[in-house]
Amino acid sequence: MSGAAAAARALPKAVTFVTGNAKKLEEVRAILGSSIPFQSLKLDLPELQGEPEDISKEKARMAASQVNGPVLVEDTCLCFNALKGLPGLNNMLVAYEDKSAFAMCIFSLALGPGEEPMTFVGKTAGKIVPARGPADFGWDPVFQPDGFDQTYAEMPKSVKNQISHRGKALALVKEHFAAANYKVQNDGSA
Ligand SMILES: O=P(O)(O)OP(=O)(O)OP(=O)(O)OC[C@H]1O[C@@H](n2cnc3c(O)ncnc32)[C@H](O)[C@@H]1O
Ligand SMILES: [Mg+2]
Repeated sequence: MSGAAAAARALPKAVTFVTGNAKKLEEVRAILGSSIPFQSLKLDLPELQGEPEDISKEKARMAASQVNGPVLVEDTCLCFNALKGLPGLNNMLVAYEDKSAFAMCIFSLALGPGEEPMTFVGKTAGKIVPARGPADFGWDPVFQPDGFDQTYAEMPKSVKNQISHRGKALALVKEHFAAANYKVQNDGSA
């Protein structure tokens, strides 16, 4: 850590978190609390192909020009080690002895149109198990993080958020915001 405080960078408005997934939004709200003021918006962005970080950055670029302001976008995948980290369908794994997997979350932050996005990655290792727990969020019932007896779906939300791919990625986002010292200039919309 350097001793010099970063000069405050002015943001024209509060960050827009772009998602159409209500469960994601719920977790992001719980994890960020009041640390980063944001609003959420669902945008129809094209499905992109390529490396996860490139996809995420491109999504942030497109969102920043549509919103005309700072945006945060997120992509999540459940990646199977038996398939060399590729995201895939759970039942494909039946054929493999190696049920290990990792949950990965990539956030990209673009401060505005034409700005190079920054990415923040969080990963949590675990394994794929027969479904246990409430089935209200994606693959939570079939993912059991290493070091826990419960699946994501079975554990209290507060525990999931503390150890999850999303929690880890957002910890980095928070660190960045604290270090960058952004100042929202005209926060009329949030
Ligand atoms: O609008 P966006 O943010 O893109 O939302 P999405 O629902 O398309 O989300 P993703 O493409 O990032 O996620 C792919 C799938 O993974 C699921 N998913 C994402 N995060 C999850 C988590 O923490 N636990 C379980 N399932 C999750 C989600 O429900 C999707 O079906
Ligand atoms: Mg998506």
